Amino acid sequence: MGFSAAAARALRLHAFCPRTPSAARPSAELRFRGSAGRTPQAVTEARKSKSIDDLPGPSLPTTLYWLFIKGYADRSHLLQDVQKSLFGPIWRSQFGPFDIVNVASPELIAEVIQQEGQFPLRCELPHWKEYRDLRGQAYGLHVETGPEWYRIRAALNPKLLKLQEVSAYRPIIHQVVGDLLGRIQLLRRRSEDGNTVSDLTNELYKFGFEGISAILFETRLGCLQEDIPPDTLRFITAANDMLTLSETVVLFPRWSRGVLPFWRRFVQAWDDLYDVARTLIDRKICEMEAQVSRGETLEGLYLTYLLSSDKLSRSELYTSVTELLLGGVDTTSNTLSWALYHLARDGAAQERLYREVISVCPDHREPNSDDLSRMPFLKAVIKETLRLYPVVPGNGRFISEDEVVVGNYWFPKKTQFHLCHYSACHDEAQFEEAELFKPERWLRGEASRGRAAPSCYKHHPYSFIPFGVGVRGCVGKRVAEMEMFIALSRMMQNFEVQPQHGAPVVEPKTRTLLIPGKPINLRFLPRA
Ligand code: HEM
Repeated sequence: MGFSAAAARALRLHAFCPRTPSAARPSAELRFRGSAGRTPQAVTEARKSKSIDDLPGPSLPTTLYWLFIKGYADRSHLLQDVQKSLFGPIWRSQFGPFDIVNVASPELIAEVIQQEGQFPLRCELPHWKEYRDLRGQAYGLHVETGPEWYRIRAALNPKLLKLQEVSAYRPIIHQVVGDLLGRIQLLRRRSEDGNTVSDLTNELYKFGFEGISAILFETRLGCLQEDIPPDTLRFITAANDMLTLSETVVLFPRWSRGVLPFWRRFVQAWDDLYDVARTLIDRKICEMEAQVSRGETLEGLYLTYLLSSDKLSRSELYTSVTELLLGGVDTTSNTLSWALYHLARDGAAQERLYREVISVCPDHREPNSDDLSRMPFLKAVIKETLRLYPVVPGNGRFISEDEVVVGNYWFPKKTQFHLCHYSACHDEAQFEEAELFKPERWLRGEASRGRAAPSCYKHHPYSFIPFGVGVRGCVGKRVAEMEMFIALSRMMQNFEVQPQHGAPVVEPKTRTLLIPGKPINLRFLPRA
């Protein structure tokens, strides 16, 4: 089901900011007061309206039939549309331990978000909490709730959410992108036809890991090297195992821990992750102490800032930096994979992007922040990619602080909502020719250069919120955008991408995140 996936991994992402990032923030007139803002009389009135039990929705056998007979288990993003067409934009689904209210129109998504409360929660993560308790670790961003969660977010937010602050990471990202380009050169030369990079997403995953670690730990891990160092390999494997096992472990009751292998492997993966992160952080602390003892000024990037701001305990730091890392790897790498996949199939869009990049940055000059701000088509390509493939296809809100009214239904405290992002941004009523890759739809007031004129910006703001919204919105949005803009623009400077001869169409599948259902193999032809 859409949500079980989102619930299991919603865990892995999700950040926030002191207030909603302005780009993602819906306009004021769309905001309305939640039940917290209602008079007692209004709440009583609301209670007279329909309740959760009046909601339509599939029976358990129907859900099982869809998931396992009709094959939606790994295409749950499509199930959002199927169920919306059967039940309307709000419906209930029950499955194992999950009892979920799904909302699939931008208006209803807005209603949920407006009532999310002061300390929004995506969903509860009992298995992560259980692990932290087992090891006596601090809860961190994903497990902590209420004001304690806010305290941690507030410590992590600075240096991640402002464009100016994030531009400090540009040089290191350029360095990592340089390594990615070198790796692409190597792989294409080695390929049978001298041009193809097979399973591009896998290479971009290593890029994502290297990029975010370079910022967070201020250390190069060597993910893009030919021989990946053993500790780095252990780190990558542990991150992948933990996230994959997280989706399984949450489905099984606690008594099964000693019987089935999943819990033991989940604990091992977390232990490895935590251990490598702690080693990297401790190493940085030693370096900083040595610098201070030599009377030198402390200079560094994110970790230096966190350590010197002293707002988190050591244990909170280990947990929170690891959780930031988990949010920042396959989100950017999958988005970049889809962007390149489409550019390879759309010669006109690729040519337009190439022309834009070289007109702003000729002769392979590395783009700076000002250059990037003069590349609207580059941004449009990333937006359109995130619209077609919202890497988090379904998000969650567990509204525990208040009773809420959504779509004229009254819901008690502790209702779990599933926000159907995928369905909202594939809605024809919001985006004309919604299934087509049309980056130009995002170019406000620009001529569409012979392609169908887009009806840009006519959509409801909540029909496109790929980074979430509100105080719990993605903390890594700015970093992710910078990584993707730099990587894509420099790839365009250096290569023309083409599909491999006879390559099949690649459809997405849901593994909590929306990922390519088959390997993406592309030809990289060097630009003159
Ligand atoms: C294409 C790239 C990315 C996309 C589409 C994305 C999307 C999201 C979404 C939808 C959420 C949930 C927001 C909400 O509940 O309202 C989220 C949260 C989060 N993201 Fe991202 N993300 C991306 C990149 C990153 C990066 C690079 C980082 C690391 C710096 C990161 C770290 C996080 C964290 C830690 C959270 C949880 C925040 C919290 O719960 O307070 N993300 N992201």
